[in-house]
Amino acid sequence: MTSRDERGTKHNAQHTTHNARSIGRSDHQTRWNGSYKERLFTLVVATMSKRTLDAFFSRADSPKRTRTNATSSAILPTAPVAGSIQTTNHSTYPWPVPHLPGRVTEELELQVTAQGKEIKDQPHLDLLYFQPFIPRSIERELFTFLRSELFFYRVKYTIKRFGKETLINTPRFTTVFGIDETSRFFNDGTQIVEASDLSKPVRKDKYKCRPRPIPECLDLLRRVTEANTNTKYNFCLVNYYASGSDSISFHSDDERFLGPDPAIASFTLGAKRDFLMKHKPPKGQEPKPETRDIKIPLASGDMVLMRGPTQSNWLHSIPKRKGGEAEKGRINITLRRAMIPAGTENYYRYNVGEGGVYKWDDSKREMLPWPGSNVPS
Ligand SMILES: O=C(O)CCC(=O)C(=O)O
Ligand SMILES: [Fe+2]
Repeated sequence: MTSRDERGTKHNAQHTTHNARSIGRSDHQTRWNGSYKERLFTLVVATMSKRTLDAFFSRADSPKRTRTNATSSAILPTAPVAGSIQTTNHSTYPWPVPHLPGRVTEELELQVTAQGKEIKDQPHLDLLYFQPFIPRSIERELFTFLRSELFFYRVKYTIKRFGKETLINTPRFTTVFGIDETSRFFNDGTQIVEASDLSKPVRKDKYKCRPRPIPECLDLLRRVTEANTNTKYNFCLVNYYASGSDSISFHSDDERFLGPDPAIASFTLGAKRDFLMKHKPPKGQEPKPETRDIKIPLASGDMVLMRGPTQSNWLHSIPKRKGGEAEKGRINITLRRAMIPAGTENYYRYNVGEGGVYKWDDSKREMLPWPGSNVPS
């Protein structure tokens, strides 16, 4: 499917292989040998950037820093400037995005041996549920940080439904970072080059959209998740459900540009919301397998890894809810791996779009249009 907010979802997508390597399946319970300390050390090293590695081994209480407009590399964070907070910046960003607070970074970097619970008790279902993945000691701070520091969009687009142009108002805030497997950000993110030849900048017309590098604060989560799930991710999509009226309708992330049997890691921060799953209706003459609908009340810090045949056979949604906890706002982060440029175009079209930017206003406690950006009234 192309969008996750059209009422009718497409259930019969045929998968093809785009000369892609198949997405690695995690064998979570069995892949570690050696002592706990050894594997922790190996994982910590595998997960950390050089800067954080240096910081890890020479950690000292640093003086409280004040925000500056320091611009650091979009790809390789530079050494901290005394008295400043490091940020990731890029020409596509409305403002620089700070790196995570030290305490949050430290806790996340240690979160490399999280154990998930397998849920495979129904046909075509393969979930790994981490309850939580993001430690309880930092989930609140991470939620508050991301809500305050990221830029969000409220995307509108039209689709043809029953031959008629219909306007879709995405019922949540969204933002996205990343680029598909055929390209890489290079030179502090200032250039996009061919993955097959890093000395070759991509043709000007390779992308209609303007891909954005993943800011360091989300890239750390990506690296830690890669180490835990034995899977590569190149995209980070973020949803913000401001209240119980925000939602995502039943869909599956089964687009061809993700390749067959994609693994998608999906994080919850903030308000608890129900995550619903149901088996897709059978195609043609196929018998409907006996399945039960699923309801998982996802709490702050939880992560669900959906993998294997799950996307081609099951739909998932976050339904609207009246009042209660949902009013506190929920962030969802999904990590995925797009194989071809069509994935990049799709993700920017439906998660950034053409409209204006929104930023969290801490005194008004809501997302407000960012002055100067063209948010339609
Ligand atoms: O918010 C969630 O938990 C689900 C989000 C989702 O399914 C998506 O972005 O594709
Ligand atoms: Fe989804």
